[in-house]
Amino acid sequence: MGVSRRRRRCTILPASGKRSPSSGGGGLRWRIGSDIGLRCRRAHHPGLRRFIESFRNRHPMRLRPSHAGITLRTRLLISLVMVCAVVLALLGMAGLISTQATDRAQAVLDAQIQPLVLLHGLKTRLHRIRESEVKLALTEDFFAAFSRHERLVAERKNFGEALAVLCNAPSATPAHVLERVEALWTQYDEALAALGQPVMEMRMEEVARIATYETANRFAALSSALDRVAEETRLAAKASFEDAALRQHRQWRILKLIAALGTLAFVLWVMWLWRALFGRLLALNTAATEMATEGRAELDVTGRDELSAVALAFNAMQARIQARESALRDAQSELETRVLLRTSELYDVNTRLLREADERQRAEQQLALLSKAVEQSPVGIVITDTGGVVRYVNPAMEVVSGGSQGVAVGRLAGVFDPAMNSPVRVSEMLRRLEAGADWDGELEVGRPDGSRYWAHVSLSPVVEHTGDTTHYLVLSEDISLRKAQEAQILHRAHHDALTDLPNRVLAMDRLNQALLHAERHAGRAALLFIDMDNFKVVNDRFGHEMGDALLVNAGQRIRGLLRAGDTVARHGGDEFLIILDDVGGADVAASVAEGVRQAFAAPFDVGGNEVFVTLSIGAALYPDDGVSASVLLRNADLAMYQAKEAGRNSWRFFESRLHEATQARVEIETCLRGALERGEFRLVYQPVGDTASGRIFGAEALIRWDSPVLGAVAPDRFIEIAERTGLVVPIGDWVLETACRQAAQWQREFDPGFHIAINVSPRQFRADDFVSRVAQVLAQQGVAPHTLMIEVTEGLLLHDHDEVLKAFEALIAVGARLAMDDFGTGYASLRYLKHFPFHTVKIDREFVRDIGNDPDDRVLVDTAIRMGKSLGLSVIAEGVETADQLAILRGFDCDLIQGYYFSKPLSAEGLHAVLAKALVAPQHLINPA
Ligand SMILES: Nc1nc2c(ncn2[C@@H]2O[C@H](COP(=O)(O)OP(=O)(O)OP(=O)(O)O)[C@@H](O)[C@H]2O)c(=O)[nH]1
Repeated sequence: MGVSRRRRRCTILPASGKRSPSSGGGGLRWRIGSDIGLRCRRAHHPGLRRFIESFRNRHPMRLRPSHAGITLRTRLLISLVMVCAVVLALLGMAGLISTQATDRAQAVLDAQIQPLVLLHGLKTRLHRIRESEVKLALTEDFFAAFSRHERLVAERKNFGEALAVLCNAPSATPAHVLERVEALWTQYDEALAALGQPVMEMRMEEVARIATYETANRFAALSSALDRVAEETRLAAKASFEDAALRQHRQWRILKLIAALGTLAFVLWVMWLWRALFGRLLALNTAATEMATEGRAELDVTGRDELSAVALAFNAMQARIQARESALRDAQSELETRVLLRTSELYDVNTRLLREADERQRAEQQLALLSKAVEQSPVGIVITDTGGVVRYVNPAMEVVSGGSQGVAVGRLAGVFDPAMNSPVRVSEMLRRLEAGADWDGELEVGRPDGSRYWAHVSLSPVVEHTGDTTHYLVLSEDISLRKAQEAQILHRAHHDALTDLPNRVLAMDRLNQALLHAERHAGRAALLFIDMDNFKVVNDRFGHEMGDALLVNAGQRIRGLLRAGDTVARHGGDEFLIILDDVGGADVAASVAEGVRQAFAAPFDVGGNEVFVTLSIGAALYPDDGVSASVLLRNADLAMYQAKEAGRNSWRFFESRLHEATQARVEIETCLRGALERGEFRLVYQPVGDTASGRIFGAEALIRWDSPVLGAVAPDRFIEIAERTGLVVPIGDWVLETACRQAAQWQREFDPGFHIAINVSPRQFRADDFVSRVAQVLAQQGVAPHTLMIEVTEGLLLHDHDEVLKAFEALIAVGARLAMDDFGTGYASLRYLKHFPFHTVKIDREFVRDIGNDPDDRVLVDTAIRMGKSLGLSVIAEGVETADQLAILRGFDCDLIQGYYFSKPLSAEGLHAVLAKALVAPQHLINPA
């Protein structure tokens, strides 16, 4: 039911929603279906219906007493008569005003214009009299004079009559003015009358005299008076006319006002007519239309005329219709209520049905989804009966279990098959499931073809609402890959990537197990620490890859020598460990060590090269040499050092008496690591002097180590360790740079030819970038290359002649000089001097020391100096401590000397001071020869 229908059931409301003040005594006017007033929303609504009834009771429809009994026709006639009367009254007033205006104009004409006309006539006559008088005076003929005189008399008479008319006529001219005109005329007329006698007597001279002296003045005065009268009359006429015009204007305004009032009255009448007739007709029409279309309840009834009768008829009709409508509405309302009730019931039923259908559909979808998920699940799913016979198997499970030959409907599931799985486990699983519990675990399950795979299996009983177990659900995930990866990761964590041997971690674990076993059985275990001798040489000569291959081969060779229960591990670098479990005594360990050593007598084939490698082996026994894995390892390591010390290619048992010495070496090695970074090294400079002049030629840079732990450590204690560990390379680099920087300063300040000598170890020399590093430092520090002397020992020259020669030549190309240090201590020194391009040779202090006492040494030094000189080398004698030694060396023509007699090694500041002093006051450290 729409809004419009509801609106149709409207009530009757006051036009403004309340009683109009103007209608207090004249009755009430009602509007029906007003937009402003109260509206009916639901006429069948009981509350609203009650309101309408009470409203009707309070405001009953009634007739307006003001127009009671007067018909519409009568009212029209009365109003028409009234309008006509008003129009006629207006026309009468206009006519009256017009007549008054005409009369006033006539009066003005009479009072003003007529005297002016008369005056004009008088003036004309006066002039004719004067003209006649003058002509008369000029006439000489009697008859003519007589005639003219007669005419003059007649004109005087006419003038007098005209003047009388003027004076008697109503005029605005003041009376005293007219009297004066009459007096002047009388005087002029008397003078003219005096002409009669002389004319009769024809005394024309008299006539001329009178006309000239008596009448002329009187004529002029009269004429002037007439002009004044005319002027005043004209002014008075003008004033009267203006007054009349003003009055007429006022009357016209009044007329216009009356006309406007008349028009207004007409308009009001028309409005009244519109309202009383057409307005009501229209309202009646609108109300009737609303009644027909929108269900308006009643029409507005005003007055008691024909229209009111029509409205009342409509209202009666509407009342009947409304009564019927109301009955219909009640019936409809009841019907609607019943329909609503029924609809609501149907809706509830429908909703329930829909919900059920929805739930069913969702359940079906879920079932389909579940079934699809189970079908497509990467996890193997099997449903068995309680006997373990497969009732459902998903594709993933089929694949994992070995296709149709594996898990198949009707067969016993693999997990429950004691033939494919451990019988103990199968019974344990079944026991748990029967007890209604889940089972979860990792199984290595067999396939029909005999292969096995790892699976993570979850077993759950499928329990009915009755509590009975009907099936078992088996979820099986193939974790073979993960297992394999885990095993791989575990293997990597415990094995050396290169050799695939157990690494240090696993080795320590195995050693601990061996120790435990030995402890439990009161037995012995042995640990062998193996280090390959000079392995670096292999790397340097054949390359790192070949070194790797050799390590792998060496590992395999050692592994091949041992029992399966023994462990061979790579400890790191070129070091291997052998763990011998349950050895009877030291002899077993010794025979294994010897066996391994001998096994390495055979060469290795590395990339087609035959490589011989020897081993240094240290052995430690449990419990004799230590009861913990770490102590055994340390002691086996120390024993290995002993084997190295003993010349390599050998094995040693740990001996506690050797422990301390080795311990000291280990301590030095430990402290040496990082000493450079901690700034524990310094350089001292031992001057080299010119033998002949005693002047400073240069200095040798010597390294000193002040360890905060060990105190001052002599170079011969740590250089060898630094050489072995490779630490000598960065330390030597630091020496090179520091010495060159210092030399550059002294060359700048004191002597451009100042020489600086540094010692280079074989390992340092063999570094690939050594020569380029020397060139770089020289350039960086600004040191003239020929002032740098690089001292090497014979040890460098023992191996790799060609390589060393190449490096020497490269250094010479850079401009550096080369010195052979400790000349005479080796056996092949002389050959080396010939073979390598040295610039200088340094005779070892061992020969110089006894030069004064031992004739052999004297001969040896003399020969060495001669030989050096014959090869074009300069010669430096080291360790010169006495004047005798100096004298002898001078005698041998030795070029340069170095030793305490000349100067002890000095700090940089010390030598700086000496050099500064020598610059200011040249002096020599020793007396020149
Ligand atoms: N190719 C190769 N070389 C390695 C590996 N690990 C360490 N090395 C090298 O093995 C050498 C071990 O040197 P050391 O044992 O200190 O010295 P050495 O040359 O064997 O001399 P000694 O032990 O004193 O006889 C070093 O040069 C390392 O660079 C590796 O995995 N592969």
